[in-house]
Amino acid sequence: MSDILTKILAVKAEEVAAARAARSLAATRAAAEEQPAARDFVAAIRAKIAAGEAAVIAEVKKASPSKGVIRPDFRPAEIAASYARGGAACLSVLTDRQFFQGAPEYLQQARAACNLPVLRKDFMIDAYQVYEARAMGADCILLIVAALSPAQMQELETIAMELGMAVLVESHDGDELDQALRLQTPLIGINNRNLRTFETRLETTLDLLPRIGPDRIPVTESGILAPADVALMQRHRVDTFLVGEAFMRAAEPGEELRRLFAR
Ligand SMILES: O=C(O)c1ccccc1NCC(=O)[C@H](O)[C@H](O)COP(=O)(O)O
Repeated sequence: MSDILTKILAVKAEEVAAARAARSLAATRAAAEEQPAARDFVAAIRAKIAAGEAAVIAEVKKASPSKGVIRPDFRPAEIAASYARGGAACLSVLTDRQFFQGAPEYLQQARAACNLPVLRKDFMIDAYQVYEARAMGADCILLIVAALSPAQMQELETIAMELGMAVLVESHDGDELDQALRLQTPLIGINNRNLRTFETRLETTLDLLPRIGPDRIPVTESGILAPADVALMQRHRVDTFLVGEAFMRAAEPGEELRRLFAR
């Protein structure tokens, strides 16, 4: 039986084909190029780090394959405003419908409710989705090394940069990290969750960290649930965090952000 990442990528290929049939690449590209300028995702992270604070990419996520429904009462605009009050640097909004119960509209609602730059959290496999991301207002895209060839990653990063978007490249082991570091983006994500088995180990970040040079920004992703997890990362000079579940289970996600990252 195939693993969840393989299943997700198969569905993405079907979705892209359907989306292209509904709106051409040329029309989607035009819509992307007509958007007002993207918000500066990297600058928002650097500003937090320069101020001596954790840079938190706060996720807006209703459900996930590993946890099922996490937040039944899901209101993206209210969550985004709460995150902004709580001191988030940026947002990450799931737009995948089938596996995460996300939607492009959720990204638009969240972005309209605050001034924070927003990552489109989805599984990018095709240039079409990069134009689509900018057309829906995204300021950053995610590139998952396990989902892409080196040539595809280069192509999608180039398009994102041409559209003024940032790129978060995500790896899970040393081989993937080597590929991630071939991109230009400073944002080097290390996912503590194995997307094929769901096993989550914070040691993944600590193991790969020494290979990331000072010109890049390591982003620890997944499984940050308690102040002790934050302290562990900060002792190893990891300043940038992508956090979803811990916030989504709290009544007031921004207050939980403040609690988790209180010094
Ligand atoms: O979370 C999952 O179950 C999952 C399954 C397959 C692919 C991706 C998946 N999650 C995406 C993420 O990486 C997380 O949403 C993100 O890093 C936040 O993690 P957490 O703080 O543990 O919610």
